[in-house]
Amino acid sequence: MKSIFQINEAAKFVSNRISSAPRTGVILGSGLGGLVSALKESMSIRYADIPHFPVSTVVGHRGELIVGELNRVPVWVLNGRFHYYEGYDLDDVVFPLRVLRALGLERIIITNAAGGLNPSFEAGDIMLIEDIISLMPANPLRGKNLDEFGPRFPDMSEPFCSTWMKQAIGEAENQNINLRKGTYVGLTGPKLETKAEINYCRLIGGDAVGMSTVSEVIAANHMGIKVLGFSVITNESIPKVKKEFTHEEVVDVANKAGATLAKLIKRVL
Ligand SMILES: O=P(O)(O)O[C@@H]1C[C@H](O)[C@@H](CO)O1
Ligand SMILES: Nc1nc2[nH]cnc2c(=O)[nH]1
Repeated sequence: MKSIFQINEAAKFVSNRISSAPRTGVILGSGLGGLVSALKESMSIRYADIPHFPVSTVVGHRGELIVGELNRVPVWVLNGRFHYYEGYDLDDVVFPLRVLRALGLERIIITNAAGGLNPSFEAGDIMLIEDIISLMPANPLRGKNLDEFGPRFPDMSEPFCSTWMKQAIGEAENQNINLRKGTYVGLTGPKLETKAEINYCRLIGGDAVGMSTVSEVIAANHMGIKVLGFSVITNESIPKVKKEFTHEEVVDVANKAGATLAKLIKRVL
């Protein structure tokens, strides 16, 4: 379990290298690193150099913290995230977010690549995440509560900021983006879902399914950080034409759709 001491040590290392303290953050999902090219005046620190930071092991996750400006708004970008299936504990998964909070983070945009459960979704669609269902075996708040960050029993009745969501919907309309909306189901991975599991996820109210995000949303809510979330639908969970899932395709589709998502993110900032 990561301690408050380790969080503060990592935060101190970062603040010694980066003078500004942006209020806004973005977590980039698989293949969504394209947003980085839109950043101005950026500087980066490799995760591997930050004390106690985990290391990204997944293709499409670079493993660097970038500070720059998007649309003249200073932002922290976590270019690469950690997943439970990589072998990390859930408090490792949310460690970067806690470090950013210790540095003053107030709001976060969380993105991911996900499979579409909703039959009306197509590969390349972008979904505004309205709610989550965590099917992870635990959650990042398990263990001694970090009282410095938030309460023992955080409210999760509105995990995403309704004002920010309305703004995203309006911006998508202005940009003629067919923004889908729905619930993201988070599973451990790394295996993909069986047909029965897909039917189950749909039955319990899921529109998209993936292997990340839910623990970050929980930790952000615990810390009182405002959250906005987007999934890039990289594949249909039950493809209309039979084909095998590949992570390369996920990264490829996310890269392409990521350009549209980057435009939307720039506007909602
Ligand atoms: O980090 P995200 O949720 O975008 O990554 C998704 C889920 C798996 O890590 C991977 C499967 O291709 O992409
Ligand atoms: N669990 C899961 N994760 C994904 N990430 C991208 N596509 C998928 C999917 O179909 N299922």
